[in-house]
Amino acid sequence: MPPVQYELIKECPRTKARAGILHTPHGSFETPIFMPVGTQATVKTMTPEEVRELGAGIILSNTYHLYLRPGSELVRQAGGLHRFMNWPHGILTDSGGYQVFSLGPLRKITEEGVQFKSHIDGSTHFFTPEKSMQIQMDLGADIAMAFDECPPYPAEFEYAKRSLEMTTRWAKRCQAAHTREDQALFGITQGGMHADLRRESARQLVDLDFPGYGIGGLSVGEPKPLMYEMLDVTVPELPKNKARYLMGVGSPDCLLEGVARGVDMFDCVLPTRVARNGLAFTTHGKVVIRNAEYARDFERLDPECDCYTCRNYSRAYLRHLYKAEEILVYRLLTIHNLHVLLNLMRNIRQAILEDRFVEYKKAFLDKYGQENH
Ligand SMILES: CO[C@@H]1O[C@H](CNc2nc3cc4c(=O)[nH]c(N)nc4cc3[nH]2)[C@@H](O)[C@H]1O
Repeated sequence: MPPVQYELIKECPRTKARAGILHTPHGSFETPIFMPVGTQATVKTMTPEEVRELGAGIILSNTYHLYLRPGSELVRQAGGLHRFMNWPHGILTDSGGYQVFSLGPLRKITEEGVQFKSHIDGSTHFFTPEKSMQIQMDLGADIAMAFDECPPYPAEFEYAKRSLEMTTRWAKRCQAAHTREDQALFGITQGGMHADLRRESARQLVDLDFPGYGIGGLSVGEPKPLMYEMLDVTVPELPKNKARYLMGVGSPDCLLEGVARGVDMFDCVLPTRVARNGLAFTTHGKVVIRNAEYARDFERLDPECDCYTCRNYSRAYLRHLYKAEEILVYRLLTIHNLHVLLNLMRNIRQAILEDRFVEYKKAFLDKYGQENH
């Protein structure tokens, strides 16, 4: 019995949206699902109980970061990530592929793997598909991601083609090295912004028969319509009975557009990261709480939100905390932003089940306005 299985519950008759259940060793979770990011084994400023209370089922942590600090061997000795961070629900670890390409300066890529310098102390390290698998098996998440190359944006056709072919060879090496029975290994499709390469990458990975598929190489600075176009050509190549995970996405409008194209799983640092920069997602668009216009605004952050923050505090108070650099504001905005995205996914799923997803999406976006970040 594979450790992670996707169960399709309902398909939308007019779009590719679908509702399902992702069964994992640490619980079964309704999809579409938004996964809060906890890069260094914590969803920043939140206790695990608060994250769970907001409705999160699966959270992310990161191979690159935890390998560098505190070390994956230490986490294994602590009993694995679930125990180490006191989170008994779903965990997914990214493979380090993206981080090494985006965070680690002075990297060198070869067929064998990637040499990079730590962003913490500048020490030199070498990641291979096998090493990424060993680290993720030590960390013990329910879902591990294949070690891939995420090409920079934009990437020439030739570069993207060579890159996806190496990513497929690395995916095979990951499968050979991944021996942990209670952990699923998802492949990651690439192909840059080239439709034919996107189809090719998906087909090559489907031939390797993974239990689920990440859609990589997106949300890397490309215009949103281009990201949606790449989803339009990738998703139809992926099996209906497997989960599709759009990596690094996203803001409310991207979540709706991704669901409409058949995506089941999402993760993004935005809700937690922008909270620390004083930005809140609201039903009427973004509120940048530090702006002077909110100094004497005694209304709640979002008139249509019932989260703890919106029930108890005014915009004026949140702005005061932000200007005073009071730590509480980071927590209050994180609670709100996570609630907005987790609540949005619950509403989306209900709309799919009731055959009104198209109407729900239009109504939400009309009120929210199109994002430009
Ligand atoms: C919209 O937020 C901004 O954009 C980033 C998220 N975008 C993103 N694209 C990704 C692609 C990959 C990939 O191809 N492979 C692997 N293994 N992991 C990935 C992780 C990814 N995350 C945030 O860091 C933030 O800066």
